[in-house]
Amino acid sequence: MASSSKSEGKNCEGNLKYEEMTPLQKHVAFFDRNKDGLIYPWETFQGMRAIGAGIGLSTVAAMFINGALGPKTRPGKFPSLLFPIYVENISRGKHTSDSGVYDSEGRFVPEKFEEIFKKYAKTKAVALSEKELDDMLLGNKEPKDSKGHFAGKTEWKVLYLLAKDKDGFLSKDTIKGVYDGSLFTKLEQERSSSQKKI
Ligand code: HEM
Ligand SMILES: [Ca+2]
Repeated sequence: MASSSKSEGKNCEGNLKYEEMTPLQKHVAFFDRNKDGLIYPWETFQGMRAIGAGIGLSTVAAMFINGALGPKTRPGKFPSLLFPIYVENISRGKHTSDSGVYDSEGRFVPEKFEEIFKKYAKTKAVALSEKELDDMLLGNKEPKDSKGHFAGKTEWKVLYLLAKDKDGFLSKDTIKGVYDGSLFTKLEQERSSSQKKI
């Protein structure tokens, strides 16, 4: 049935309902600390701190992520000096040389997710070593695309830093949690019980 109103799927404040978000919207919703549909740089910072990143990394991440994705996701013609990221439009923030696990609308593509492990998980079937991660990043690199490659590399390297296991592997479950958005909440809960910061 066709959607009857523009506000359908949104809560009373005009934001998306969590259950109706795409997986990519869920990936970023964690950083929308006050759940108003916008991620301001200080929320990116707070979200990064909450999952164990230090002050330096969290500051740089907030500057780069909001600097890049704020303007791309903002509706209308006028820029905002506060660089909010619009959760609703986050699929506009997709870059090149990615894994393709999120499609152009931010939906999860299971075949692409499985392909990562079929192609690159050589030591263990359900996890990636740092070397295997590097092989994947090179494999995803499109010709003459250092910008997209850099963006992808940063995402995966930060993920590795924050979420590798004690043997230096990124498990399939951890990576699944990146795509469905559950990993960040899990890391926050683990951190709040141990209070360890990198
Ligand atoms: C520690 C925090 C974060 C980590 C470790 C992380 C990691 C990742 C990873 C591994 C991917 C998958 C890339 C691929 O499929 O090749 C991804 C995708 C993405 N992330 Fe994050 N992310 C983080 C925070 C954020 C934040 C704060 C935003 C924006 C508010 C964001 C926006 C995106 C977008 C737009 C994509 C899709 C990229 C694409 O498929 O082209 N991420 N992220
Ligand atoms: Ca917010």
